[in-house]
Amino acid sequence: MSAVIYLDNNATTQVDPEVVAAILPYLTQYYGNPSSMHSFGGQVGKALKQARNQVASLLGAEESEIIFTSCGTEGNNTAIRAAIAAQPDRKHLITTQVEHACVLNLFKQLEKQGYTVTYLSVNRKGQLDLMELEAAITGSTALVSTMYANNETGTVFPVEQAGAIAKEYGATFHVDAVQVAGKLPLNMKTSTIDLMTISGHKLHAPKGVGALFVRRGFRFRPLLVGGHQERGRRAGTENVAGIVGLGKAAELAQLHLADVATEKKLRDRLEKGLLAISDTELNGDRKNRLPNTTNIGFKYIEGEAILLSLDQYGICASSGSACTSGSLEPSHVLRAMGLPYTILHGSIRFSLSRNTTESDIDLVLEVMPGIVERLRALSPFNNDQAEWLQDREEAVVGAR
Ligand SMILES: Cc1ncc(COP(=O)(O)O)c(C=O)c1O
Ligand code: FES
Repeated sequence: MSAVIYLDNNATTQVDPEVVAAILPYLTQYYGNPSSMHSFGGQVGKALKQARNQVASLLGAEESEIIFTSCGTEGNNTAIRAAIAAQPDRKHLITTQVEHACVLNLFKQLEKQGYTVTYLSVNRKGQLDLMELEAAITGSTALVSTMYANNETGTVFPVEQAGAIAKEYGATFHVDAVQVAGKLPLNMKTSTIDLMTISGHKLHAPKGVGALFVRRGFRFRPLLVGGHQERGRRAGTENVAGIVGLGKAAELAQLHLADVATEKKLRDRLEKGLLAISDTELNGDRKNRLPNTTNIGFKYIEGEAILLSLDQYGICASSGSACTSGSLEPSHVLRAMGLPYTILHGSIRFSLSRNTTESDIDLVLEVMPGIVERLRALSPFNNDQAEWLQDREEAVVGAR
């Protein structure tokens, strides 16, 4: 396949060549089991220890507070279930409407099992209202679980303030930081977070490995029971190569945190150029946002059509809407933000990484105006209908 312009890094990232180099020996010569008594396995155990140290350092945590998992989904499932088990008498849980499916679907399941769940809303910019959290939380709340930053819009939530509120009521505070690790500095030493999830493939490590931060002293109950791996907190022979890769990726991410500003400059240039196209809008909170993400609504076109056109130039982006997920519903995140129909269906996320170059951005800016013009000319929402839709939206908003 010819070279791609990869602007879908919130979906997954390219494994860093240094990470690949670190992994390889653990797929070839060092194949021992880290739990074995012999020194052949023991040297593999040392590699796990080093990786734990590297991850702990990225999170500003202690080595003993890191549990390796198989992915972000496992980390979130483990954390939420552990929080419930820690306070079995409390039957109320709080999360937000814009979480990843692996959190939302678990909460839906828990509702069926008798828990009451509050799903906090977001405003038009995708921001949380902490007053809503204050109003919902009670002495029966076992857990407040929120993402650190949204995968679709990049909007960053005020997690430390949310954590302080959770603490006041004795609730556990879990944070899904899958989109944040490697993009913003983290320091668990001074944080209100009890449990925090990260996933390797979002920070240039392979897919299928992640980590869960568990604050020291937290009464943790494992999700996977079996052997004594991860000090009894996550049974199953470790994905040694993946874990070594995550460790190396964490070390590199820490080094690269210093040049996130360069990535942000590229993102801002892309965003400014795209917003210069008529009838476009930024989705999300311009100020409190990940440095690598921009989500733009192109009114009156289907996101799916934009993605297919971009694909012809080898440009990878994504739409949080029906087109990519295979369902017929538009993005639950953009819907929760109350975006109008005309934007909901034509929104595209571009997510950059440290590998993104000026010429990647140049190409997108070169081809996008033509794509939009062509699709708008073909659009079922021709101009009359566009005006009609606009009027209808204004009437609906006015009626709210
Ligand atoms: C915010 C968020 N949470 C959780 C996940 C799930 O992570 P994984 O793919 O490692 O299971 C993702 C990945 O798409 C994500 O963006
Ligand atoms: S953008 Fe494809 S269905 Fe709405």
